[in-house]
Amino acid sequence: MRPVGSKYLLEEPLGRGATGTVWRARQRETAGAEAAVAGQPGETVAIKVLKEELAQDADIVMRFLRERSVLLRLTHPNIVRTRDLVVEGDLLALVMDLIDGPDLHKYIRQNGPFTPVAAALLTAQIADALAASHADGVVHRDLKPANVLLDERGGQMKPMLTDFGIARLADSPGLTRTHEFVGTPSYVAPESAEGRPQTSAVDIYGAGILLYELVTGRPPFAGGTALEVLHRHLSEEPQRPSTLPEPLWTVIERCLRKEPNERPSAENLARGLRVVASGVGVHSSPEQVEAALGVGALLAPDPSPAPVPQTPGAAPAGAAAAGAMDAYDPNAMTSVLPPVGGADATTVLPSTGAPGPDPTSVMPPVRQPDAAHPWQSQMRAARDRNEQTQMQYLDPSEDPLRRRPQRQAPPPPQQRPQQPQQPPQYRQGPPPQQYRQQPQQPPQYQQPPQQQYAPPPPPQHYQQQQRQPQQYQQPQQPQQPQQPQYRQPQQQPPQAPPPQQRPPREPREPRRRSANPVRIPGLGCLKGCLVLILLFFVAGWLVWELTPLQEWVGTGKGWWDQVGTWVSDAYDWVSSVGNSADGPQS
Ligand SMILES: Nc1ncnc2c1ncn2[C@@H]1O[C@H](COP(=O)(O)OP(=O)(O)OP(=O)(O)O)[C@@H](O)[C@H]1O
Repeated sequence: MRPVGSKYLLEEPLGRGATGTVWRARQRETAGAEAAVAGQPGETVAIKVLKEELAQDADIVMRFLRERSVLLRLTHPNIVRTRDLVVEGDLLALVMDLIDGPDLHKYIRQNGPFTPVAAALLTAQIADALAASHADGVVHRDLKPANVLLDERGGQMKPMLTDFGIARLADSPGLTRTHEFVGTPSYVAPESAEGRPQTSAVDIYGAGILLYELVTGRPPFAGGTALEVLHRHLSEEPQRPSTLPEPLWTVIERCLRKEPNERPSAENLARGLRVVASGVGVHSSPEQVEAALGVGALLAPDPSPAPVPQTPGAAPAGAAAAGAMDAYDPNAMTSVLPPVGGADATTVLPSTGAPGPDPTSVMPPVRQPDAAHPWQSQMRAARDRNEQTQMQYLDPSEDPLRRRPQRQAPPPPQQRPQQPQQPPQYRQGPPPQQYRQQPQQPPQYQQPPQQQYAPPPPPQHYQQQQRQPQQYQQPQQPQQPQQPQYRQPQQQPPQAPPPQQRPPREPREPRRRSANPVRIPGLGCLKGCLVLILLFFVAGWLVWELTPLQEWVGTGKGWWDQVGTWVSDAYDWVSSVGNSADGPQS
């Protein structure tokens, strides 16, 4: 068991993502005042240890510290709470509440798609979480099933949104240093794919993709390559699956609008989804059915969507540090926990009111320009575990850092991936098994929600935050559906046969280095010469045996005899030349 700081002990890995490994861990002692949740000795927590390469990137470390206050104050019943941030030498770690349950990606793969009612209620809670974070000015930007954990306590499933802040770390200028496009193509909003300014509407687009995947088992835009998928996000309209109730499709279609301003706010999305869930169940009343059919009127766009801060201009490490200190919030101070075996905690940032230490003293070594970029190894790891994260080659001619080698240059306004290096690894939907809390029934969306999905108690009021550009209101819970009346056919056609599953890719063998790393100059040339001589020899033999050359030369000898004769003639000639050269001297 490995200690993390003085307060936590890693016990076993829970999973590995592109940015790090999540561990089940135990609290050794109560965390200090710098943690949002002090915790108790013996309590279990989840700790995401960011990859070492990330921890060695000065930009990312500073961003991590700056995001601290945002992450720690983000609390909502459907958001995995960040309890503490640990910065210790080359280690960056997020301490979170431990969620007992799988993530949605795994869940869909193992259990098949959800019924429309269950999917709507589940996504409504995710929309609640988004509404709360958007009201606080925080955009998730990486919404996908793998980032939704299912808390299965008490026989209910509560979706918990996680990985807030990780996408924000990815804004680091350090990540624009290589010619790579990094992202998850299946869930990326058109404006993100194009490099246009992003707002909280990107999360609504992600919620639309997620909802589509929940009910069909696969995202709406797939393709052979990441580039194809991105292109589809930009140019193709999603197609309504025949089994999808019309009101649910209305919601999905509005979320997937190419124009961000036409997508509903998270709050309206949550409300609309609850109305839909009430109106498409087998017990829905005529009024509920009517309300569900009119859901479009509820999906008003967000008049003031939360903007995603533009990626800061790539700046020298020193300038980045200075910038970080400019933005430093003394109340959001992070302490460096003592190194393993060390005695005293060292403060990274200045304590409130005290003069700050030189920021460069806390900077980890800046990555050498020719060293492997952190994302290269992360993307390799993601590919090895057959994840959806993609790496895309970016044409050097489109790399703004090449055109503007100064790191003060702003980030590229458009980073279009040019040449796909490998096909994306999309998980095809599994065979449409029934949602596991359901009895064996045909896959009809009219199942009463209480049989398929146990909605959690109404979410508590979102905690008042320090800055609240928007007011987030408590979502209304829908009335229980009572009567099955819905325009969709009662007997639905059987679901389309599941698309062929790709065989899981075997992890690649690590590249082996040559057993003899010593390079011999000229060895390649020598080999070439020997091969050439061999070729001449074989060609000569063929000509000698297969053509009348043997008779023309008149010897009648075989090839080997003739070669022996030529060699001895040559030897005699060389000897005679040598003797005549030696003669005058002797
Ligand atoms: N708070 C938590 N409690 C319990 N398990 C968790 C928690 N956070 C993550 N996990 C588990 O750890 C695994 C890895 O999580 P991680 O966030 O690194 O994966 P990911 O979302 O696939 O990666 P990434 O977003 O970096 O591409 C997940 O599959 C999830 O099941």
